[in-house]
Amino acid sequence: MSERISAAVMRKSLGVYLVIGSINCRQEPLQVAEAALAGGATMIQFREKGPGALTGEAKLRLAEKLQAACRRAGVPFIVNDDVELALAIDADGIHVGQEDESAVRVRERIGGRILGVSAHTVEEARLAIHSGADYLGIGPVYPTGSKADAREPQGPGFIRRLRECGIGAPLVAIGGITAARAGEVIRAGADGIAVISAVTQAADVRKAVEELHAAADFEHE
Ligand SMILES: Cc1ncc(COP(=O)(O)OP(=O)(O)O)c(N)n1
Ligand SMILES: Cc1ncsc1CCOP(=O)(O)O
Ligand SMILES: [Mg+2]
Repeated sequence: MSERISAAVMRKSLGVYLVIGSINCRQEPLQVAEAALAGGATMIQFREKGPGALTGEAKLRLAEKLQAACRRAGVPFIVNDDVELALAIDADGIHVGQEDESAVRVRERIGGRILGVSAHTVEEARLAIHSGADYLGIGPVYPTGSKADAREPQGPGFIRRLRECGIGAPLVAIGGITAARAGEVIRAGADGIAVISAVTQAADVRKAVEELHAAADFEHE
């Protein structure tokens, strides 16, 4: 079983983290992923859920295509929610939320693979880290149209609060993040930005990722 990712490498991988599923895309998901990788996406999560989402063989086939693109680019490929799928294709990691299989159980099942856990309170963040999370997904920070059951947006102030409360773990902000908002979430203490629509709905996907990088301004952190 491989070793756990270091916090330093994890932080770098969170930079511009694309979350993608077939129902979010205006073009073929593989084309979107490849353009995003060309623009510098640092990690990709396969999140195939919602009305009309692929299931079974079709879901597996798309996962394998996206994973192959990530491998070519040397970028980690993460599966959302579906631990069986992540194990079946030997994904680099899995992301689970508070309503999914428990982080403790997922950590037991995935060995040293990357484990991302969503947290909405300081307590959830502490418990996630204690349970073996490699990074925290914090959001929605801003209103989002990409998640039907999203909670109330918490604003970048919540990221600042997590840091003030001593949460030092790698942390990615998600929900309504655009190039105009990327800088403020990084300044609030996030290590990276996770996006769906800012990239999957862009007319020029590669340029959209490049603009997110420029706006986040990681070099100055
Ligand atoms: C990076 C990242 N952060 C948070 C989430 C949300 O996970 P969850 O709360 O389990 O909701 P779903 O995405 O499963 O609908 C995420 N997927 N990625
Ligand atoms: C999966 C998820 N979790 C919290 S908000 C969100 C959706 C983010 O999508 P967008 O970047 O389009 O707001
Ligand atoms: Mg989930």
